[in-house]
Amino acid sequence: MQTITFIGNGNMAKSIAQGLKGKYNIEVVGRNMERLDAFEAALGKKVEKFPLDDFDITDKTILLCVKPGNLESVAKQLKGKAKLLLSVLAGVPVEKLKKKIKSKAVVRAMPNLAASAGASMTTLTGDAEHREEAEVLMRSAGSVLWLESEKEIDIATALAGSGPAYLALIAEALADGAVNQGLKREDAMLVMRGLFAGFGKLIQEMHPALLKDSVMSPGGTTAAGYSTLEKGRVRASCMEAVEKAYKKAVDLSS
Ligand SMILES: NC(=O)C1=CN([C@@H]2O[C@H](COP(=O)(O)OP(=O)(O)OC[C@H]3O[C@@H](n4cnc5c(N)ncnc54)[C@H](OP(=O)(O)O)[C@@H]3O)[C@@H](O)[C@H]2O)C=CC1
Ligand SMILES: O=C(O)[C@@H]1CCC=N1
Repeated sequence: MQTITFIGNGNMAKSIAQGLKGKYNIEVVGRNMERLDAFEAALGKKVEKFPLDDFDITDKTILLCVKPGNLESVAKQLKGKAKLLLSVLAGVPVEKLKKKIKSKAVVRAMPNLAASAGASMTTLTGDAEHREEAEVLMRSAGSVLWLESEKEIDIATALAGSGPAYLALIAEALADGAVNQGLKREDAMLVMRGLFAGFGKLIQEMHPALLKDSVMSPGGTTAAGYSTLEKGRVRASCMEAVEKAYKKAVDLSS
């Protein structure tokens, strides 16, 4: 079994490791032993744990899962030259990663939190010779799409990387709306979760506009709710959210 070395033990490392654990040996590198133990406990599987300081990455396949702002200090603590560096850092370009961490090849990956459920939408770009290897690896955590440029992965970051947080806002707000009208909280949560489960399937097969047309009766309940969302500029806000998130990814590149 191939070994994957996680550097960082936070939310994204844990989520991706959940998907990978049956197919790869996992080792994890971090600055705090208690948090490395918590990573292992969350995974429910024995993993090799190493302190970050002076860690040798020679010939390893690295999955870098720290925050963009930590790249500099983390890189200084590593020695050797990796076989493949896969980075999930939002906005940080291949060129910068190559300058900071020695590796024969670099691929950027942008997963999302659904990796923990094996349902990430992960975009990838970088050294094309490692495309297949990176796709196979990240497919263990969900769907993958190789993109031809770093601009595109920064845009996809704003859509699918950040997307679970946008949808969580909508999910919570809709459930709150139902509670506001008198539905019990636990019932509102169950109904909201059922809604998202069914919608997740439908949207795979239907264009969003046709889906909406199929629900909305003339002068009916959906039309009443939908026009309120339009008045609240939800459509424009979603487009602006993607624009701002993309621009933030570009900011993180320097
Ligand atoms: N969360 C998400 O949904 C997504 C995140 N990403 C990307 O994943 C990366 C990690 O994010 P996420 O997992 O959410 O963040 P977390 O805060 O959960 O984890 C960050 C990790 O970095 C470590 N770390 C922080 N500072 C330092 C430092 N100075 N030196 C060494 N290690 C450090 C932390 O160690 P310790 O535990 O010891 O504090 C922790 O293991 C980011 O680059 C983000 O862009 C990409 C897609 C989605
Ligand atoms: O918010 C962030 O910066 C990261 C990148 C994508 C999702 N979370």
